Order: sequence, then C-alpha cells, then structure tokens
Amino acid sequence: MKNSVISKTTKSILTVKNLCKKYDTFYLDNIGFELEEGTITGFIGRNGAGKSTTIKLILNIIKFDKGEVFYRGEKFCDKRIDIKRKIGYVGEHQNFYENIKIKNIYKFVKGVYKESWNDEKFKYYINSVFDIDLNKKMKELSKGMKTKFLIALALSHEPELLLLDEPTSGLDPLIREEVLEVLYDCAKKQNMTIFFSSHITEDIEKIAERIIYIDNGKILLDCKKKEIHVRYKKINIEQLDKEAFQELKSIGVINKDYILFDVQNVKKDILNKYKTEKIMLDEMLIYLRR
Ligand SMILES: Nc1ncnc2c1ncn2[C@@H]1O[C@H](COP(=O)(O)OP(=O)(O)OP(=O)(O)O)[C@@H](O)[C@H]1O
Repeated sequence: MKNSVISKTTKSILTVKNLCKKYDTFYLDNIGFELEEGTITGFIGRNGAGKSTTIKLILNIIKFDKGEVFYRGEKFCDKRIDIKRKIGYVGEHQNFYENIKIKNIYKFVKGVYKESWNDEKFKYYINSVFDIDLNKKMKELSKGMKTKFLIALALSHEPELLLLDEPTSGLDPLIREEVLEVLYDCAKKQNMTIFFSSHITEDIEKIAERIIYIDNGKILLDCKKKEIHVRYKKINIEQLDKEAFQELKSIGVINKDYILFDVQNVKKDILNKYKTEKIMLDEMLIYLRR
C-alpha cells in the first residue's frame, strides 16, 4: 500500500496521473490533471479527441494500459465501491432501459444508494426544476428530458464529484441553460466538484472556471479561464505596420481580420503600440491547433 497514498494536504479531490490507453487507431497519451474541490472544469475537445475515453478510464469503466487515479489521496480502483458511491456520472449514451418506466429506474437507483439518497432533492429537481413526468418510459423521453432525468438521478445521491460526458450536446439552448444553471449552483452552493466534457465552447465559457483542452489524445492546455484571457490575445490586422504584421504572423495564427497569439511570444513594443483584444475560447482553440 506504500505507493497507493499521495499527499492529502491539498484541496484536491481527484488526481489523474499518466493515463494511457491504446486502441488500433488512437492513443491516449499520458493524461494527467488534478481537480480541486468545489470547482467546475470543462474538458473540451473535438469529436474523437479522447474525452469519453478519459472519463471512462477514470471511472474504471474501461481499463487503462498505464496510469493511476487517486480520490482524496487514496488510490481509486474497481474494488473501491465506497469511493464510487461518492461520484456521480452521466454518460454520453443514454439509450438504455428503453422500455422501463422512469419511476422504476428512480426506485432502483434510490435503493442502490439508500442512506446517501436525498429524495427531497430528487423530487425538487424532477418537479420544480426540470419538470419530468415519472410515468413515462425511457423511450418516451426526448434527449433533453433524458439528460435532465439522468442528471437529477446523479445529483440526488449527493455526490462529491460529478463527471458528465457531453451533458449539453444535442439540447436546445433553453434546456442547455437550465442544465448549466443547475450544475453551477451545485458547485457553488454545495461545494460539488464538476468535471464535464463538451465540444460546445459557449457552455464551457459560461460555467467552467478551468479548461482542459484535449486534442488527438493529448492535453494541449490546462489553464484557469481567467489566465486564458490574460495570456491569449488578438490584434486587428488593419492596425499593423508591415514589420509588426510579419512578426506576429510568424508566431500567431490569422483568423478572419485578426492575428491570434500568445502574449508570452510577442515583443513588448508591439504589445505597447497596438490595441490588443480579448479572445474567445473558440478562437483560442484555433490558435492551439496551429
Ligand atoms: N472500444 C474502442 N475500440 C477502438 N477504438 C475506440 C474505442 N473507443 C473509442 N475509440 C476511439 O478512440 C478515439 C477517442 O474516442 P472518444 O470516444 O474518447 O472521443 P471523444 O472525444 O469522447 O469524442 P466525441 O466528442 O465524438 O464523443 C476515437 O478515435 C474512437 O474511435
């Protein structure tokens, strides 16, 4: 057990170290990060970047080739049912138990969690927040309703950590807003730690305070949102003289009327001379993919 415990001095709830997984045409390469209690982290990446694979590896749904996962400093493996009970998860694929009435799924899940189940909270989400009819069968729910029902289930056993795989994908803007608001409240009012994957930069921009960007199995960025806006900037090309344009072009990326860049790579005199503007998350991803 000597190697299975790491320092408990930080507020870290989850530590992921060097996760690797090889498929025929894909390699998840040394994924590592730490999540702090009560924070919301957006895990962003294009289709096929490795988001679901990472989440499933953390939860032991699939086996990694290499790596370690720690929960509050203790090694997390398949046998740690006690830790699993503290984690809520909503996966990407929701086409299961199609012919079962959702009130029976609710009763089953409530029975599994017993003492940690908060029935008042479940009823509050179902009736007052999400407005779901428990008499419907799974197959009778729209994608948005399914997502809301599954999130209500995941929240009602009061997890300390919530892992969500694309919770807002395929939902209309109003439902997306509702879901994001509920998640934000859980983190800020109940100190829940939330890690959610998405390829919708807007949603991540809205509620995540930290962003981890994965591309082709590798983490290209792990940064607080505030720091992103300080570090990555853009300048309108029209303002630039020839020399400054050449300089910025060599270290940045041209996107429409702007050059996007990392201020750390730019000479001070250019930054002093020209007006820089804040970049949005989707622009930063264009820069990182250069
Ligand atoms: N069981 C598997 N066998 C072989 N390849 C797999 C398997 N599962 C996933 N992959 C591959 O691993 C890569 C990453 O898949 P993953 O589902 O993690 O991506 P993702 O970022 O979640 O994408 P999406 O946003 O489309 O859900 C893809 O190329 C996928 O085809």
